[in-house]
Amino acid sequence: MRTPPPAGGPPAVQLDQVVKEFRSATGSVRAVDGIDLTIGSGEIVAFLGPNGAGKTTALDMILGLTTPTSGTISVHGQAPRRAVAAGRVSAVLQTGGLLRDLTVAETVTLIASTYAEHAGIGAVIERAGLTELAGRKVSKCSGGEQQRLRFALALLPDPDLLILDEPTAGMDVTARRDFWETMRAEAASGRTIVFATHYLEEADSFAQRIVMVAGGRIVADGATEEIRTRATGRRVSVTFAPGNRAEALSRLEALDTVHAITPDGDRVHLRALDSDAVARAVLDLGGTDLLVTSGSLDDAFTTLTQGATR
Ligand SMILES: Nc1ncnc2c1ncn2[C@@H]1O[C@H](COP(=O)(O)OP(=O)(O)OP(=O)(O)O)[C@@H](O)[C@H]1O
Repeated sequence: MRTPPPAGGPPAVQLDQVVKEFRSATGSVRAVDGIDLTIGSGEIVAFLGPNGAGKTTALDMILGLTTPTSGTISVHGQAPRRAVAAGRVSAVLQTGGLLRDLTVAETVTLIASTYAEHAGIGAVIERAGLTELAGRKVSKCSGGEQQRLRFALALLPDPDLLILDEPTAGMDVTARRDFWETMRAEAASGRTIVFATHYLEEADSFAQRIVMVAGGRIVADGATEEIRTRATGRRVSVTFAPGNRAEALSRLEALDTVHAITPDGDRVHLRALDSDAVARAVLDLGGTDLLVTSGSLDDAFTTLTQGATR
């Protein structure tokens, strides 16, 4: 079992007022537009956002692949490039970096030789679920298997922080599930994991925290459940007997916290920010079979990213 960084040390990732502008002949693009973010050691954080939101640019800056136009970034208290050089952070990026004629084991051995110290080659291959494919040429590996190989390479320096940019792009459902199983084990050993994804369900089932990005800005940041609730409110469903239904509906309409009422046969569905207040009101009004749920992450995503265009 690896030793996680000591508690009370600097955060795994810290961004202060980070801006990244790309200039081209046709003008300039603010890919990242003033991001403040702190990620603690051992957190599993999803960067979720539509195409062009600025996710890759932000991750590239955390990895020291590009520098901010303004603002500062530190990784475990160090400048990103120093943290990468010290093996404290590594990445699984979307593309590139593999030589097609080498086998899986040869690739891991070659990259291991570039580190002064590295994790065991066999152990890394096993953790990435590649033991049976160790002798296979990279050119014969599927897209998902190549992603696993990139993941094995990322584990070589035994990093405290793993950055994954859409790591399961191109994988089928089974490969994706297997990949996240492996990542769960890595997270359980105390690594911080930050990943970018378009898949809401991936963020939902794997991340403890979602940082929703749109138009280069953070539009929401919190526990998955909290974001869902903040963006969509709670859904309250209740049954009213026909005799008191009309009266109940008009009383509920008068409540400030209720922002939508949809009658549906015997049931009434309400959307509200303060579901406790609504629950008390509907029970006072003789409602039965009360059900309180939060909206879907899909709804939250749409609500939060709408209008946040560059
Ligand atoms: N090197 C570059 N030169 C010019 N513009 C760039 C460059 N890299 C990114 N951009 C622009 O910056 C914005 C953010 O891009 P980025 O790749 O960070 O978004 P993303 O959220 O990762 O998107 P996707 O989900 O499609 O990968 C986009 O408008 C993109 O066109």
